[in-house]
Amino acid sequence: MSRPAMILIVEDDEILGRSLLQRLRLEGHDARLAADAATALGIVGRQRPDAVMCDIRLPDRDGENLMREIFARIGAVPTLFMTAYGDIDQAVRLVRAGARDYLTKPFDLDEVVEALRNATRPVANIADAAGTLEDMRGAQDAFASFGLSPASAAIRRTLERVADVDLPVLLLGETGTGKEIAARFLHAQSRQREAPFIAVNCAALAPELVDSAIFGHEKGAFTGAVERHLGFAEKAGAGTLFLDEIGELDPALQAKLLRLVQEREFMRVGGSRPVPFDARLVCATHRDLEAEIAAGKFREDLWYRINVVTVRMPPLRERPEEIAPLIARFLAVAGPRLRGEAVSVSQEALEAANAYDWPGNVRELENRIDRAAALAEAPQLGVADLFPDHPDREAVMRGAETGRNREAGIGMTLAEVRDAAERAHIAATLEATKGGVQEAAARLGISRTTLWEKMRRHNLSGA
Ligand SMILES: Nc1ncnc2c1ncn2[C@@H]1O[C@H](COP(=O)(O)OP(=O)(O)OP(=O)(O)O)[C@@H](O)[C@H]1O
Repeated sequence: MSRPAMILIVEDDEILGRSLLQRLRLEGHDARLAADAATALGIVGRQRPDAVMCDIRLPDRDGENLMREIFARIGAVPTLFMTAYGDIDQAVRLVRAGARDYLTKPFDLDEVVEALRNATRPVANIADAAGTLEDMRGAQDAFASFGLSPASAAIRRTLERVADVDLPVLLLGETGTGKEIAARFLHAQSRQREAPFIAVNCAALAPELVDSAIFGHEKGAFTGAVERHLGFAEKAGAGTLFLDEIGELDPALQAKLLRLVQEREFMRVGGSRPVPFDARLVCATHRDLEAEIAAGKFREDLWYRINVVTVRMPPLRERPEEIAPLIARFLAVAGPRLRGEAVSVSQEALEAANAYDWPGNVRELENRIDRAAALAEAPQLGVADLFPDHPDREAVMRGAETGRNREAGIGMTLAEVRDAAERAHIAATLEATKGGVQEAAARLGISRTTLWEKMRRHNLSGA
């Protein structure tokens, strides 16, 4: 089982020490504070820290001296210095002596968290620290490829920051972009990681069963309810309840969910007493909920309640840097599992994959790799193995381009192509509705506010 990283803070400034302690604990670390070198050495004698954050000037000795003493006792530990003086010579000497990095006071706590993350990243010459940190990362493994592009690195940081904040999280994004992976990551980062993670796909449940599945029922609540049944909301305990495809819930269930979020309690079907809800709620949808609200299909008050921390998972085509590492990751599993040997992709297949549109996102990529690994004649996958539905690389490229915009001029950036297509489509719709914004918004499947914004941006006018 993974354990939180133990971070030893050695700082004699009480206010700074306490705020660091609080922040690092919020980040899920097991942080300890020592106000002087003697206390720090006492702590190190009882438990090996995974990283040390140390002030340079301490009441009983200097930080460099303390670091050497710690290294002599327990071996090298990633160490970050905090210096009030910004003395670059001293900092360089510390780094030469084995410190991982230094921060100049005053610093932002976000900067500390980031520096600590870098400092604790395993490197070859500190195998011990790497070992314990690898344990810590075990839970994040499924998410390992998240963070390879700037877009998903930013998402990862947001999820890490809000992991222990007691607010609902809403994950938006096309199908297969990794919303469930993100929800699991959030759970694995939180202090409740040992509590259950319960994922419910609202679209996959028969409508008449959703209520009882999520909220449970009492014995005799309906024909066939022979005993009390606990729903997912109760099974989640103090962990995470992940409701996928939230846009599919009918109005009565939306009302029940509103109560769950607002009052932190709910009723079992046929129950007369409210049951407390202790879990963290994470919702996901591929729908444009604002358009659903405009169309009267989704409650606006529920939207405000769940739309507190909102994370949009970008489609795979917006983070092409991740395609090659994801392929490598899926191949490493699929090769041995599906054909008992290592499998690779040809350069041409990789280029085709990079050019392709991936409408089904990461799930489609994973499926294509699995199918190709299982069926290909040779262990090196070619374009035809990955894209049997597209006879050659040019066809994949053409397919990708058609999917984006047939009219697109070569040489335009993707953003320009999308923008031009969006403008043309909105203009055509407005023409069809004779400038009627409300009707155009309904036809376009977006809210009126969103349409107004887009019209302003594209310099279009309504009736
Ligand atoms: N960054 C990633 N690294 C590895 N695998 C990923 C990543 N993102 C997604 N996947 C894989 O892609 C598939 C789809 O991911 P996931 O179920 O999280 O997407 P989703 O957005 O919740 O999809 P849906 O909206 O259809 O429920 C899963 O098999 C998941 O393991």
